[in-house]
Amino acid sequence: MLQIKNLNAYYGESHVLHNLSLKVGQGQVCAILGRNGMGKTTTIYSIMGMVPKREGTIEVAGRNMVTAKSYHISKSGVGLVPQGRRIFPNLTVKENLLTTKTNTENGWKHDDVFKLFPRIEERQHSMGGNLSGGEQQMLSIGRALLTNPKLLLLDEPSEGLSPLMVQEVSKIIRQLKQAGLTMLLVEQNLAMAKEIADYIYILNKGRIVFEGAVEEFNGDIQKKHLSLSS
Ligand SMILES: Nc1ncnc2c1ncn2[C@@H]1O[C@H](COP(=O)(O)OP(=O)(O)OP(=O)(O)O)[C@@H](O)[C@H]1O
Repeated sequence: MLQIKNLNAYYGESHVLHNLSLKVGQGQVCAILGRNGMGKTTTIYSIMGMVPKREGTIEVAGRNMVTAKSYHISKSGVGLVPQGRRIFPNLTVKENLLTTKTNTENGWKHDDVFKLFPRIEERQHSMGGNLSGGEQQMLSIGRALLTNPKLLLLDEPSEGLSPLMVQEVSKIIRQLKQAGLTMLLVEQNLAMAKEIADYIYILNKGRIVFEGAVEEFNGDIQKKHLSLSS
């Protein structure tokens, strides 16, 4: 579904991603782990066409999108649940969902989002800014699903959530996985990533320093690449 080869990404003069290659197979969930500032969000933004300069290949379902505009990338079936959720605080929950036009007959509808998140249905007339972090995350995931993604990118969905809410969001993501959705997940919450992902990539200073099936990930790898002192 997604195949990235030798991706280099730049913000102006700053070269952030270095020959990054990764792939996510159909129905697979891959996680990108790494300490702060290592390039995880830049990877997600590059796939979405939101980094000013990108070189290499980013194939989505066989089409190279490395120079495509975000709008076309989204239309080709890539959905984004952004870091920080980006809910419109002054719109109601329902209005937040209505900002995303559902574009196919058979795809996700607003009612399907309410079925997946009964809590969001209950709060549909509340202002986005009045929702808890967990509710905002559900709304953000729901909004992305309305674009009918073939590939869903999730940037730190657990960020700032209580442990109970992390469990709830994790359960929803696992449900989506069971339903066959292909996902690329950026996470700092290792337990959550291990619970959800089939395959793990670790980024360090814009380079992949480890990749392997989740079963191959162990304490030594964690200590080497993810602990603060490494
Ligand atoms: N808009 C930008 N302009 C210039 N440099 C940027 C920009 N966004 C990120 N960077 C730099 O790119 C590098 C990678 O940042 P990125 O946000 O991708 O890391 P990250 O792994 O997602 O970190 P975090 O976990 O803190 O979100 C950092 O050195 C950061 O300072």
